Amino acid sequence: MEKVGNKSILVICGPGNNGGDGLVCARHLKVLGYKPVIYYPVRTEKQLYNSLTTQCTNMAVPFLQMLPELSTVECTFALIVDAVFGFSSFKPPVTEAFVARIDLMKKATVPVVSIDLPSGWHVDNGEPEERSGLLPEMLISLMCPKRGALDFRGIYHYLGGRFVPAALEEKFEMNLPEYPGTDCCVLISCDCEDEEHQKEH
Ligand SMILES: NC(=O)C1=CN([C@@H]2O[C@H](COP(=O)(O)OP(=O)(O)OC[C@H]3O[C@@H](n4cnc5c(N)ncnc54)[C@H](O)[C@@H]3O)[C@@H](O)[C@H]2O)[C@@H](O)CC1
Repeated sequence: MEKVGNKSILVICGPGNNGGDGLVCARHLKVLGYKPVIYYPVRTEKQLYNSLTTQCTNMAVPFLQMLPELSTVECTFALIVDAVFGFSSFKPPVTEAFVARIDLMKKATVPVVSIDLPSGWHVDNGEPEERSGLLPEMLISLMCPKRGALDFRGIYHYLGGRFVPAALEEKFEMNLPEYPGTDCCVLISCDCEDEEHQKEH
């Protein structure tokens, strides 16, 4: 995150719960002193999402009306948060209306952080068969890594969600890693030569 500097962070939100995670992520980024900017064109009328949107608006997090051009993304943003689709209600392939968002993230040289699963991937089968899927630099799995995340070829894979009851973990043989200290996330793989970063986690 130290590489973000003074640049903004583009948070691209989808229509379901993964998009809701994106709104929460934007709010936290703002609280932590970063400059998130949200693109959230397809909204639901559910109260939860209205509230999350209101919280971001009240915290002066800007909402974009249009998906920015690739050239704008390259010069304005230091990071893209992919909160378009996760798993569960999402069933690949991505429909036409969402292709531009996924393509933008695929083409951008700006690093992408995907929430729970890279958008467009299948929860069990992972990256689309033709291996033309989104390849984020970082993946933050929630609760437990999904089987499809085995296809992840980025650098950092974190697990977030120190909330799984022990009985549930045992019942489903999740074998979750230990969370260090009081941290709510844990680095579960790091394909990097940054020894300091690895030692820290
Ligand atoms: N299920 C849970 O217990 C939790 C889920 N969470 C988040 O919720 C995500 C799952 O949320 P959802 O089940 O709402 O699923 P998603 O948010 O992945 O997607 C659902 C939306 O995508 C649309 N959709 C489905 N298939 C599509 C396609 N092929 N092309 C275009 N649109 C399509 C659906 O109509 C729906 O609007 C997780 O990945 C995670 O990020 C977390 O907030 C933690 C708890």
